[in-house]
Amino acid sequence: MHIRRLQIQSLRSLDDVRIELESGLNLLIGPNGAGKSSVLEAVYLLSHGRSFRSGAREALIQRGRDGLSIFAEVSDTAERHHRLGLGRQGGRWQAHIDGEAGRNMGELVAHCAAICFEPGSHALIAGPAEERRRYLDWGVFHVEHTFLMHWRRYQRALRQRNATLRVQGRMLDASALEPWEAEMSRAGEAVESARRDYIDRLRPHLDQHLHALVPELGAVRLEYRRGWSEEQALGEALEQRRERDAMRGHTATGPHRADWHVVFEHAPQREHLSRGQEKLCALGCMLAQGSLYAESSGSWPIVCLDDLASELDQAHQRSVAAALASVQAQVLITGTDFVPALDGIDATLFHVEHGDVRRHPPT
Ligand SMILES: Nc1ncnc2c1ncn2[C@@H]1O[C@H](COP(=O)(O)OP(=O)(O)OP(=O)(O)O)[C@@H](O)[C@H]1O
Repeated sequence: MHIRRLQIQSLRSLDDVRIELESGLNLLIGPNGAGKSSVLEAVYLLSHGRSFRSGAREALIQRGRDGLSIFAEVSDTAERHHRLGLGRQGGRWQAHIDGEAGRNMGELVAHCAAICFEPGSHALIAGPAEERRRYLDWGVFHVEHTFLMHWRRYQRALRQRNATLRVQGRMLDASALEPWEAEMSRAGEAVESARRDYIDRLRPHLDQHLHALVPELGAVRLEYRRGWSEEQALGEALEQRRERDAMRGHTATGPHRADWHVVFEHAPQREHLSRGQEKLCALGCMLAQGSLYAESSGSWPIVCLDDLASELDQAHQRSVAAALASVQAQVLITGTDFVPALDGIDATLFHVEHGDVRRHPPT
């Protein structure tokens, strides 16, 4: 999969940016604050429907403007082309596919798959479980699109159960909870089964990519917790926890509490990893997800590596660049300077300065 043309309007410092990207390695070079990460952020917004940076969504919109828009022409391996658009105006997102407005975000992100490694990515290893669930669900969604429907049904029923628990407090009325629990149970078991299948398929890819990046940590094991006891059906677990959940005012068990970790032979606890190793593990997890995506769909997702040179040492930069060059992925790498580790690898260069992006040499 690759983006041939990218247009960005009023995203942070980027205004009226038009870039023709190559299907191989694209290198975006420029000083601090030039707008390099914002280019990757635009790709991420199209592929995830949210930014990889924390903060208010309105902060994405260029100061003084009332909306932003991103447009991309995307091609997949079957040489199918799609024109994708995403805009934000009046506090709402709007998705366009092939000129048709009003499409839902799930449809948009299904057409554009990108993985991104950026300075905040170590949160995948060291941060809250939410980061790891998002990672997992992104992958599951791209191999099984119906996952999103089950997940949304589950979340709707979860919100209703929580609201009922809060209204009822200690005066529990089981009949008001049962329909929501039945729905949570049906949708939640489907979510769990899709996640488990995905985890099983991901394991060999994780072995391969983590071994390549952090061989010193020894054999890796992926531990997955589904969010409720392995011995119980979800409906049973929810029923059993009604009183405790009512005291807390929310549902503390179910697939919305799932989590996973990678555990290494020579670093059995997360605290045994250095910050650099956390980053490498996060990168390994992303590349594993990319290669599983390629196995299922026939092509790699777009790979975005933000500020590669300051995140990884030279040897790791070289091995990542070489690995990606060998799998024919479209790669977007940013840096404040030319990345020496990419020497000898065919790359297209873009200069980024004051929100302006220019190909070098110009075509
Ligand atoms: N809403 C906004 N409106 C206008 N400018 C913004 C807005 N939000 C951020 N900016 C500016 O846009 C630029 C965004 O920079 P970005 O993070 O893309 O730069 P970068 O080239 O990746 O920098 P670095 O190398 O420092 O990471 C910064 O100059 C920032 O001050």
